[in-house]
Amino acid sequence: MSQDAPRPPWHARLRGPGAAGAVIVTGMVALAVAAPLIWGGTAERIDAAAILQGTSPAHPLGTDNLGRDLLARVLVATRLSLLLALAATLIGAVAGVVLGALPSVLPRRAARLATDTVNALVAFPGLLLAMFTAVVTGLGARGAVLGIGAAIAPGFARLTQTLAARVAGADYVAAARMLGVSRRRILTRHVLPNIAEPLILNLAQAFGGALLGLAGMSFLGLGVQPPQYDWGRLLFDGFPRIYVTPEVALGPAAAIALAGIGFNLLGDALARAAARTPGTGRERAAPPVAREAGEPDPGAVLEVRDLTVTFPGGVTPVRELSLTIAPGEIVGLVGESGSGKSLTAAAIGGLVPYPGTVTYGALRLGGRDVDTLSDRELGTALAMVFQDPLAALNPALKVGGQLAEVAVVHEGAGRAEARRRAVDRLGHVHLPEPERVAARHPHELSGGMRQRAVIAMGLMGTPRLIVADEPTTALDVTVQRQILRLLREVVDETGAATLFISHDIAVVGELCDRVVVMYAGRVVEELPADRLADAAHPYTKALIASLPDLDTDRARPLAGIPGAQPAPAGVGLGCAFAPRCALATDRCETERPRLAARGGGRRVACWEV
Ligand SMILES: Nc1ncnc2c1ncn2[C@@H]1O[C@H](COP(=O)(O)OP(=O)(O)OP(=O)(O)O)[C@@H](O)[C@H]1O
Repeated sequence: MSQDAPRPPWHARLRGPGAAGAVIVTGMVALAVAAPLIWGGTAERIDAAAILQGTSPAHPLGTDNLGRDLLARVLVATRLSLLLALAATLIGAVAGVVLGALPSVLPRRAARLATDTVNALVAFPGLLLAMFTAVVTGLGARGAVLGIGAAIAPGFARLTQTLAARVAGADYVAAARMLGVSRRRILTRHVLPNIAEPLILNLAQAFGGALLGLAGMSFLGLGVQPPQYDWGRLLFDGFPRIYVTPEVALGPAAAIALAGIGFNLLGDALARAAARTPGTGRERAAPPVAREAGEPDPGAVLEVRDLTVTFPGGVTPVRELSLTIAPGEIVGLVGESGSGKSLTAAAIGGLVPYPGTVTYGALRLGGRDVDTLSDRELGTALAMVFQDPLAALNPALKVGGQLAEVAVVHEGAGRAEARRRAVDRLGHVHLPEPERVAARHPHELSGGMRQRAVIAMGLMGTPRLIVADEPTTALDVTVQRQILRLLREVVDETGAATLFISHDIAVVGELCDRVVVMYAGRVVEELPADRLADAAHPYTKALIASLPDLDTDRARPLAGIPGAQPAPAGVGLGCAFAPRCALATDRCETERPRLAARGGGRRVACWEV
């Protein structure tokens, strides 16, 4: 599996303007620390003999109305200017992140209100918002800081919303949702740590903006009041003399401009260097709707009847699908790409992406309608294993911590006990040195080790159903076989019912007890895996025929199935396979065959066989 190359350290990524920004910022910080200690006395010394002077060797930037040296005052003001900007930035960032994160934890209506509020605030001019807040909260440094914080917050809120929405679609967040982890915990443990980097980088840019904003407020007389002084206040005091002794205003103006440029350059460079943040795939899941009651099947762990998944525009990728899985049984769901296998799995786990809708006659786990199961019950009873184990694990957390979370969330286990169990489960899936694996991050493990870790995560609860969606597709052949063996072992041990999704009928035939063949959203054949040679449906036969065997002439192209599967919106009235079927008759074109029992546990939907 390919992995991202390790990133160079920060300092190596800062070149040109970014490096200049870093130098300016470092200088400013050093000045903020040292200047009041070195020039504090000079800045406060009143000299009646040197009132309102211009440039002179003793006072390069002149003096103020009490004869105090303005160069010393500009240098000393660095500390207050930076501290106020820091306070405003932190207030704005914290308020913004909280506001931006709210839609992820609030119920749907309240979340919409929070989003609308952010949208309205972002559209409001920042300086007006700052001045309004400053006037309401009182003139002075405090009011100015709150005002600038208020002006910064909407930008952070919007950034948080955008980043959180992207991470919310990741497989590991879907997996956490499946495990019944609360929305608040998903936010703090899975979403925020993974969006922290761009948020922190944005702080540097926001800081530059806050510095300029505060200087502007002080310059307008809304900010720092005497005897305190920041650069904005010095500019305010020097401005009336700009035509007589311009240096008294230019000194603080230059300091403001230099600091603003420095922080913005640095923030810009850091943000660009970090722009390689990986994206994510899935969208937020919509809750299943329009559910009806049906007859229970007490023996089955999973019972699905007439499951249909629809997207707007008449797109129906899964159509009236029914299947049952008994305890300890592995059922393989097989079909070409786009036949609806993954959406079937997603519908069972309540993970169909918005705006998809799910309807069914029955969807029962352990004899109970999934609708009546709490998130926690569903989380412990159902383990999902995804195709890409790297996407299924939170990159910011250590493997052991992620596994332990399951025990903490579901059983209220203590940290130490949860960790012990996590190490135990990692050993259970034959990971060597499980303690060391537990202490590693997902990117430090190989693809096969990660998939074992994901299976171990499923074993932290007591899974009654395992849904494995192409769990070996991303792995090389040797590792594939190991993972398949492990799955069989886990099923034999736990007695969990397993839905194994694959496009590879050979793998399915080897691992599974029963095979369900899907075509264009429907089941076309179902049969015991050891009777694959007796498959009746022309599509199943074609799938088997397209497999290479020992006698296959490797120099010739594979016996592929001619034609293409119809798109989910383009399935007609008749048999969807008819256009590709050598046996098709007029009846196949106009009338859809229903699944009919053929004895020996076989069901086939075909008029001609
Ligand atoms: N969010 C969506 N909106 C609209 N159509 C979708 C969406 N997700 C999937 N589909 C459609 O549903 C069909 C079935 O998708 P699904 O992912 O279930 O197929 P699959 O059999 O698992 O294929 P693969 O092996 O490639 O994953 C596809 O044709 C796809 O275009």
